[in-house]
Amino acid sequence: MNEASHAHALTVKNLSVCYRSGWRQQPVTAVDDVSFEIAAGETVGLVGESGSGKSTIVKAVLGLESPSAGKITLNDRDITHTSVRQRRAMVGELRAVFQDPFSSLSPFQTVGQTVTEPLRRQQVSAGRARELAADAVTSVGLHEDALGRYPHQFSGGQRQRIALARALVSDPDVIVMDEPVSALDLSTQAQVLNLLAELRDRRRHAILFVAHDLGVVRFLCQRVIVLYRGMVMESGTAADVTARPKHPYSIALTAAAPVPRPGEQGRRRAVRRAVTVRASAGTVQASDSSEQGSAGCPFAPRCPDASEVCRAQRPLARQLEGRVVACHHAH
Ligand SMILES: Nc1ncnc2c1ncn2[C@@H]1O[C@H](COP(=O)(O)OP(=O)(O)OP(=O)(O)O)[C@@H](O)[C@H]1O
Repeated sequence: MNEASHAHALTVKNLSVCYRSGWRQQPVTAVDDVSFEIAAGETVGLVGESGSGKSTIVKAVLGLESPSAGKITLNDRDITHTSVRQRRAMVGELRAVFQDPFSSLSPFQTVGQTVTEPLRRQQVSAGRARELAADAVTSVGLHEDALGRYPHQFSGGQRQRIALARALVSDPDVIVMDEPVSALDLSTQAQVLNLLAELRDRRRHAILFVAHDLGVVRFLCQRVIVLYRGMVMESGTAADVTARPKHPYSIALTAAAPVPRPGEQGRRRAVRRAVTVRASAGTVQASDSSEQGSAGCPFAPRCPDASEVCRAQRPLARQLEGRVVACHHAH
């Protein structure tokens, strides 16, 4: 980790990313004017349903997609237009863990080779790299013997731990985690989430954590950003946004999370029904360009509270009880 102390390890400012598919003349705005920052030691969740732009933000941070507008800063350094290759070389500053633990590890390399690979780029000596790799695999709950084995000898959960060890070994300032538990079965998810919570408390990484599931975000993240169609609907502390959401979209997302209490479950079911009825009348595909650039709130076609002003004017983000909400009617 860098010696210098930075106010924010990662800053994303007014980021927009457009895709232009071959056959499609109209560009698709996948991310629209998104801003956030993450300080050392902070875990920030990026949540939203499929197509809301989470992966595109991750790709922009990792240099896999070029922003059409905005600025990305890593430890006060502007990396907006730094190439993927250059970003991959920043092993002490920026690392990533992806969803699929099966395709993210080379089947031809031992775990030791995989985990020490970032250190080789830092020209760390072989002896020191072995020590650091042993520390990294034990810190994710694996035995040191794992270093001499191959990925196919491990389960999905163990492979995700190996991927995590590879991200941790160079002690990066920022780790981007794109749905790191989504591909795992429920009990393995719980184990890996507990491990992530332990690492969060023990180390000082700034973590951008992408998830579909608000429950996962509530468990792990200090702050959360709720995205819909590439725009921030609501952001604030994970406790506030998940327990007392203000934006109708966050309310619908929260309503989709299962709860043990039957009364509460009934109330949430009613919220979900209200949103679903409107969804069938409106356009729900984030990629549909017919809605792109429309003046109103992107959630208006599905929103139970939508009125004329919602269809006519895009709501500005405003402060509301300690969080930021982009909704005309939230109170
Ligand atoms: N390569 C691409 N070309 C064109 N459009 C794309 C491309 N990749 C993503 N999109 C569109 O951009 C929007 C955002 O997609 P993105 O994958 O970032 O969402 P997401 O929230 O990560 O979804 P998921 O949870 O399913 O991964 C979607 O409308 C998607 O269809």
